[in-house]
Amino acid sequence: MNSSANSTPALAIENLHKSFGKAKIIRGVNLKIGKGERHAVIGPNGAGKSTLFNLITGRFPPTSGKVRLHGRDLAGLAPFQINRMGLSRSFQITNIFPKMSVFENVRCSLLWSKGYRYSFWNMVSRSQDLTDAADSILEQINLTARRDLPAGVLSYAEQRALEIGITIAGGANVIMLDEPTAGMSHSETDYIVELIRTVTEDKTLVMVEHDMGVVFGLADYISVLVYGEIIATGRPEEVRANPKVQEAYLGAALEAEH
Ligand SMILES: Nc1ncnc2c1ncn2[C@@H]1O[C@H](COP(=O)(O)OP(=O)(O)OP(=O)(O)O)[C@@H](O)[C@H]1O
Repeated sequence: MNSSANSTPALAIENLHKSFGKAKIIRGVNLKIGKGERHAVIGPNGAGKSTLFNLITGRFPPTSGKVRLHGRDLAGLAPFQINRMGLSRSFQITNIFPKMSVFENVRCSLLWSKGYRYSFWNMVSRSQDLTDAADSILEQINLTARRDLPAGVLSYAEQRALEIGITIAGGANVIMLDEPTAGMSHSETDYIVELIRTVTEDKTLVMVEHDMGVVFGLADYISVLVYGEIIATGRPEEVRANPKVQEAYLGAALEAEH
């Protein structure tokens, strides 16, 4: 889906800057991501990809510039408020509760996304709706057979799948995944890519990813971030053919794949 086809993009980033002390890390990023689009942000190590994620999700305030979610300015909102507006993210590091069961991990994130407090836990633990919703997520991420195991005993790929389940559990329509296939074998990567494709159907996906096979297989659009600036945005084939991108990043990144 072309972002320009939508009047209000899912995400709009306007002249965004972020400095840490004197270091200018994000240097004037402009980006529109249309509803239903799968958009990958690629670029060399240290380019500012995670920082950009942290600015979008409200973890860091920008030095200047704006982020809009479905047209609404996110300035001053806390990450949990942005989350409740329909934006959910995963982290580079697996972010699950290893001693809780797989099912409870998902149910807990459902509770959180609905704004219940932990003191409500016992009261709502019997809620059939919540149980059904958690079971439906487990089905989507193929972990029904692992439902009652402690999450810590799952394989690495299963833990990343669970984390994706936790990310989508609240029903967010903008999903942000930070390196979802990092550290995976080829077959685990294929498995997670298919899972991401399924669970983000009809949602907007923004992902940071180093594996070019994943990026070119999954993304409708790609933006290349180099030294805090987006040097190209476009369809995968346009980005691949762009000489500036080849020079700055992609030539080396594609070579590294072989
Ligand atoms: N909280 C912070 N304080 C100071 N500097 C930071 C902070 N967060 C990130 N940086 C710096 O910003 C630069 C960009 O880091 P960032 O993690 O955003 O890059 P990246 O593109 O995600 O890299 P990678 O692909 O290796 O994950 C780095 O030089 C990093 O040291």
